[in-house]
Amino acid sequence: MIEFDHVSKYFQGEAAVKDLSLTIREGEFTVLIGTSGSGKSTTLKMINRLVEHDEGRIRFAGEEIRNFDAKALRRRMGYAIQSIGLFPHWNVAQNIATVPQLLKWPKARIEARIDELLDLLGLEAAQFRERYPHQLSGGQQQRVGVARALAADPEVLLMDEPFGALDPVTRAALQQEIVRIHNLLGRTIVLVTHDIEEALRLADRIVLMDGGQIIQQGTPLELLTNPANDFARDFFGRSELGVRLLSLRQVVNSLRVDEHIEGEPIKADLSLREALSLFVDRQCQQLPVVDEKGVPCGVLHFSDLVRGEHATNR
Ligand SMILES: Nc1ncnc2c1ncn2[C@@H]1O[C@H](COP(=O)(O)OP(=O)(O)OP(=O)(O)O)[C@@H](O)[C@H]1O
Repeated sequence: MIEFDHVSKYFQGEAAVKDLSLTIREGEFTVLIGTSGSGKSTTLKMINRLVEHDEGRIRFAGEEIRNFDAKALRRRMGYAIQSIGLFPHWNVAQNIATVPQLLKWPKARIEARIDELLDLLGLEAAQFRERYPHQLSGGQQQRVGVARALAADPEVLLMDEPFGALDPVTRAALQQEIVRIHNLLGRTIVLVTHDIEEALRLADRIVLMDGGQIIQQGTPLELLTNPANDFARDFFGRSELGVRLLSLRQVVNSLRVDEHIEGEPIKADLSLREALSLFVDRQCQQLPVVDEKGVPCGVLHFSDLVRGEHATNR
């Protein structure tokens, strides 16, 4: 869907991105992560030509992006950034309608789309449509920013630290929301973050960058279990590796299905990391587990969790 072929970008003679080759597949959730100044945002902005590349080729749907009209290209790609960039003198509905209006959608279709998106992002349309950005919390503003990026149903969603500067609870809620949207709409998403947990939670594919280059790319599990070098190993943190791996596995994979115990059950689709917190909270050794319909489906043992962790650390 998007291919970087030996791409470089220079600012005042310094390479911000060096000889970068990367393929982003259709429908994939790709997360760019790395040290500060490693070239993540520059890479993202080259995709919608907010920054023009100096060397190499970038193709979108098989075509070099320079051959597109930059504005037309941007309308095919939603863009959401940390600072939100909502227009302060426009209300929520007007903000969301920006691109559909540029595309000259009929009014009724725009109005319906605004309601649909507010609903998708968990904002009551009647309550929020007419509000101005200063009448919204930071988390609500970020939601409207994401709704605006999705408005014209773009083929690609580009997000630069879209959940930055949010409290952990709102951040987690928005992360869940974007995963839901990704699963629902199957859109290609490229997201830049500093946050390792966020990358592990969201990515189909993680691209680890340093000094304008890709150090390693792969699934979260590949990067955690097979770091390409010391930088990758250090970046994801040796000491917490076991705990991080737990966040990638679900309770359902570690169940003893033939057992049954009484007690307040946990859901089978929780991550093992969330289950670990529950063991600690409840100070217990075993937890009953139910499936998505609430039917008991087995027991999770703390010892299995720890054993699994040791096994993966070897
Ligand atoms: N418009 C610009 N003019 C000059 N230098 C720039 C410009 N944009 C980026 N750079 C430089 O290019 C390098 C890569 O910047 P970029 O913003 O892509 O990094 P990043 O990985 O996104 O960093 P951060 O995580 O801190 O946002 C940095 O050294 C930065 O100072």
